[in-house]
Amino acid sequence: MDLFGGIEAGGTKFVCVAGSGPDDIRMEERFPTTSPVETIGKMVAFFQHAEKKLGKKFVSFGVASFGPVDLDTSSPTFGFITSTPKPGWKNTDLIGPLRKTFGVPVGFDTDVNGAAIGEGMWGAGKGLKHFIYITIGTGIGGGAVVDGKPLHGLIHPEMGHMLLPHDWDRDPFEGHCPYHGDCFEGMASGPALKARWGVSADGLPANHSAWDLEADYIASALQNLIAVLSPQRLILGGGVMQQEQLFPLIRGKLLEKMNNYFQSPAILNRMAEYVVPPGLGNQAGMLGALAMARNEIEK
Ligand SMILES: Nc1ncnc2c1ncn2[C@@H]1O[C@H](COP(=O)(O)OP(=O)(O)OP(=O)(O)O)[C@@H](O)[C@H]1O
Ligand SMILES: [Zn+2]
Repeated sequence: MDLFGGIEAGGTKFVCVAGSGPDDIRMEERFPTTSPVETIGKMVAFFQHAEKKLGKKFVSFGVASFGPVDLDTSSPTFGFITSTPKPGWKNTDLIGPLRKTFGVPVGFDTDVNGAAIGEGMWGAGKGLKHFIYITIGTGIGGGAVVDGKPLHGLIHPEMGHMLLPHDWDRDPFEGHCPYHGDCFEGMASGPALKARWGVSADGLPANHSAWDLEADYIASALQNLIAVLSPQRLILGGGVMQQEQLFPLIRGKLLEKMNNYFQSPAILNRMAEYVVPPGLGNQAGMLGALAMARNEIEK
């Protein structure tokens, strides 16, 4: 089997993996995201070491990155992280060093599009042409696969920044997004939960009223996504979604909000298969990068 390289480039950590799929991970390394020079240096060094150790050349790479990123293949800054507030990372070329060192194709996309591509190849999106992957963690992001391809649009979707109804009587929290206050991410990300309740999201008990409110915001966001993109499935991952009690709460609220408007058996009769956790669990990100690498040579 050919050797592929995948990079899940996160704002907190980078995960580098060499292999060809979920059943063939030959080497893996993770390190914290520090300065671009140090972090990209470690990434390149890992893959050089992997080629020596495995005695094989990489045929392609896939980079699934935190953003905002430039996905326009005709742009001189394709493959760059662009306007991030993360210190030192503005206008950073992530794919140039891999191209120069290894001389093979390098696929590039957002972290969430990457995870969606991986879920489509091996996980909960397998066999579907239209689906959405959403991560609810430190931030909230979503990747949409439409007609079998990740949706890019003008820049790329930023589903975490959609605006949702805010019942101020029930929830006086003003929101945590520095740009919009009470957008989806501002209300429902891990840091938003911590700011609202004064307790880290992973420390909130399963029966806390926080989760009912959380499910309400997520269900509103999902109804919006269904109304706009008509996905065949919604896959919800990320740290906050480790709270498994959220799934039935979200499904119930979503049905209530939709009020029988969207007439499909997939929604009306099979909700448990419509809103689901990732099939690849917490490996969706790194396997997604590997799936992107495979797509590069299968194009
Ligand atoms: N079991 C849990 N229950 C609830 N919240 C959790 C749980 N585990 C992690 N979190 C919350 O999820 C957030 C971290 O998200 P995640 O684990 O997806 O990492 P991340 O990669 O930093 O996030 P992002 O996907 O935004 O880059 C933190 O705010 C944390 O409090
Ligand atoms: Zn926002």
